[in-house]
Amino acid sequence: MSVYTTVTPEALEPWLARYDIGRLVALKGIAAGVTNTNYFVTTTQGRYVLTLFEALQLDELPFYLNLTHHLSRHGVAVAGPVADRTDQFASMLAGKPACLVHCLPGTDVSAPTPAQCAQVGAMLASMHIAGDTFPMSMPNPRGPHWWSVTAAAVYPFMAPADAALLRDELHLQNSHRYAYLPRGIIHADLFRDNVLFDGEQISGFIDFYYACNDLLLYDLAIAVNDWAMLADGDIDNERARAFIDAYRAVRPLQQAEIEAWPLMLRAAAIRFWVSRLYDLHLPAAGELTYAKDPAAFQHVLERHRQRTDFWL
Ligand SMILES: Nc1ncnc2c1ncn2[C@@H]1O[C@H](COP(=O)(O)OP(=O)(O)OP(=O)(O)O)[C@@H](O)[C@H]1O
Ligand SMILES: N[C@@H](CCO)C(=O)O
Repeated sequence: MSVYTTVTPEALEPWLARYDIGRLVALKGIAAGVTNTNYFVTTTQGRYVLTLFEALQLDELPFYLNLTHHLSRHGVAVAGPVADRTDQFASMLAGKPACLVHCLPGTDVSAPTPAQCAQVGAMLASMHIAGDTFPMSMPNPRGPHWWSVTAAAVYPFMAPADAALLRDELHLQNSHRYAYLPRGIIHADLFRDNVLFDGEQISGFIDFYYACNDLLLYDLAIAVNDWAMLADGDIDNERARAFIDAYRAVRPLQQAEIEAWPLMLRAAAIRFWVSRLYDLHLPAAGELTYAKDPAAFQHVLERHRQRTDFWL
């Protein structure tokens, strides 16, 4: 369920009058999504997605909305925001910060082909390059410090062997900081449910609300861990290779990145193992999220620890 805040056509029409996008024709709640309320909005001029932010505040939105605007201006396939007559991308609606973005065609894919992985890899590299000229910045709210603090909160809920594995891995990761690797704007959550495909053609990246400044290689590792993950948590070599090769064809990796890659894949697995453990064991009262399976990323981590072939 993802319509937490109800918007009626009567409430939307005066708000839509802020924009030059025609009159309201249809309004339909979107079932998918977890964090925010989303509606499809059809006007006499086009189709849009209305998002009402359930957690972010109005003054936190410019980074994310200016970023998607910037990326779309640079030819990256993203859902760009629509500006109102006062040149704002967001304003209050039904008591929540709200924005309109262009509606992308297509749907997300649950079992991507190597060809689809390659398209996402190439687009991610283009996004990293385009991010170079984006003037705003955002620290990563879910970086290594967050992993350690959050892990400490979930150890009591874990089987001793699993907690020992997490401690051991965090200890190793904390002794590597990679300050010398290329940094920039990263999506930080480019899972398959955050990319839409129109048939075989990539339509765009969505959901930039974890985007921040961090290591570009870390973003690649986050995406590869999900796009190449099989149902049993193992990694499909063909998909991983297709993703990485297409990425490198657009943004070649530096030698230092190639050397850091095995540990970066493990860092990316840690990030989502820990967040899923936290959501499972310590859901905040009233938090609008449901827990995904943490074991999938524990399994990914275990496989990376044993792996000798990293597709580079
Ligand atoms: N620009 C867009 N064009 C077409 N469909 C979109 C667009 N943005 C979102 N959607 C649809 O809305 C659904 C929910 O969006 P999204 O995943 O961003 O939800 P959320 O609740 O904001 O984020 P999350 O699921 O990460 O918590 C998507 O799965 C997709 O079907
Ligand atoms: N993509 C995340 C959820 C949103 O951050 C996960 O699968 O755990």
